[in-house]
Amino acid sequence: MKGNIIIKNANELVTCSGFKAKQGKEMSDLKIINDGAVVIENGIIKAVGKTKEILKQYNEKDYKVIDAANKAVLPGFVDSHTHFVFGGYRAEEFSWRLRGDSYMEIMKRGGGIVSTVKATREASFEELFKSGLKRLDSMLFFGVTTVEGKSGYGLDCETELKQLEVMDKLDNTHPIDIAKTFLGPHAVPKDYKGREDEFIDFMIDEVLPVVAERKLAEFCDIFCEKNVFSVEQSRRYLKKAKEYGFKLKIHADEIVQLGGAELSAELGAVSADHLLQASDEGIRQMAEKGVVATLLPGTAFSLKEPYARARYMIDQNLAVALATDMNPGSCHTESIPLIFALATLYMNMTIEEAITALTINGAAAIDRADSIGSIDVGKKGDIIILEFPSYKYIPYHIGVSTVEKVIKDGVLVFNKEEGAALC
Ligand SMILES: O=C(O)CC1=NCN=C1
Ligand SMILES: [Zn+2]
Repeated sequence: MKGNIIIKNANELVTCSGFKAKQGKEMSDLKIINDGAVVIENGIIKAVGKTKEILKQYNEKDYKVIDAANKAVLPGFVDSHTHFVFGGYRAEEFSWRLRGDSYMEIMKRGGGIVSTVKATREASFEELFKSGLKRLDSMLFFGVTTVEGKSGYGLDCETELKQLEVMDKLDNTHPIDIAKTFLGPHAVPKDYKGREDEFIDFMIDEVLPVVAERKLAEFCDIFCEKNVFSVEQSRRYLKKAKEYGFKLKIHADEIVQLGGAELSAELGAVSADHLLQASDEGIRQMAEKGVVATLLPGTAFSLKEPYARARYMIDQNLAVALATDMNPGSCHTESIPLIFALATLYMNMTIEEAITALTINGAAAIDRADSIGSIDVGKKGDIIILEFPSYKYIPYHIGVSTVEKVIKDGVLVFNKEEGAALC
């Protein structure tokens, strides 16, 4: 559904104006219009400017009008890295980690991703769809209007396709738009232990062609990590994915500095993600090639690992995005406020940089900076209105959502004042 809306009298209209990733210093410029107004027609932004000017050209009678006096208005948030479609949970594992077991130790003894694989293979399409809907509603509450979702809990053909098909149906059902990523090589299944190269062969020969032919994903991704997939295996897989026309992402240098960041630059990936251990050289090469660094502080927080060097990356002129990494194991949260709090308090990002990282740079991390991630004429009417007069309240009101209203494609789809999602 596409709507016609005028949002007027915004105390701060935080446009984040731009049509590509913002690197380095550019990340601080939010291009704010005080007493701003936006006109959305048929779901697309038609005009942006001072309320007085806008209302001279557009007649309020022709639109639904939202008065944003004393409120901040921003682009909808883009959560560009999640694994939100999955069966089962790993709460038990979380308690093991609290007593000192590491994420990798648990993975080695058959827990971790592989335990979610079992539950996801057993889950029906309907079960995955229903739990996915609920998680999307929760994301909407936090002001997310576009989310990236990955497969990766099948490690076979049937279940990987099932996850992608569930996301396809969710994309056509829920207001939130979904960018789909095929993450077949997310872990090594038990029956391929010690035969990782053959598993990569299986993914390349048996699964990739089907995902490509059915157009079930825009991106391909791989968990390039010690005891998972090496840089060489990742290179072989991602090169083949590129030949099939997929855009590339890579889980890189999360636990160990393997060189995933360098590989992302070598292959021209859209984004490299995690990067807790990324090398200076890898960061330099990413900045040179314009690869977006998608940082996931919720995962570092949940695993009690050191945070990625966001401050250094931005000072090295990298484009940084932030995302939740919502998944059942290493980071079971869709909380955008938590990500803001961690990014500003523990990663030395400014509030302005964090806003950019969850709007236009999040959009760039899924190659959609031309259509979402900022309040610019011609972009989708995906807008959030805060309960407070300034964007500065987002990290300040720690861990609590400050989002009052969400407009998706020009339609009011969530209104905290009315207590429930309207979708
Ligand atoms: O643990 C999980 O389910 C998700 C994950 N993939 C790579 N790191 C974490
Ligand atoms: Zn991930």
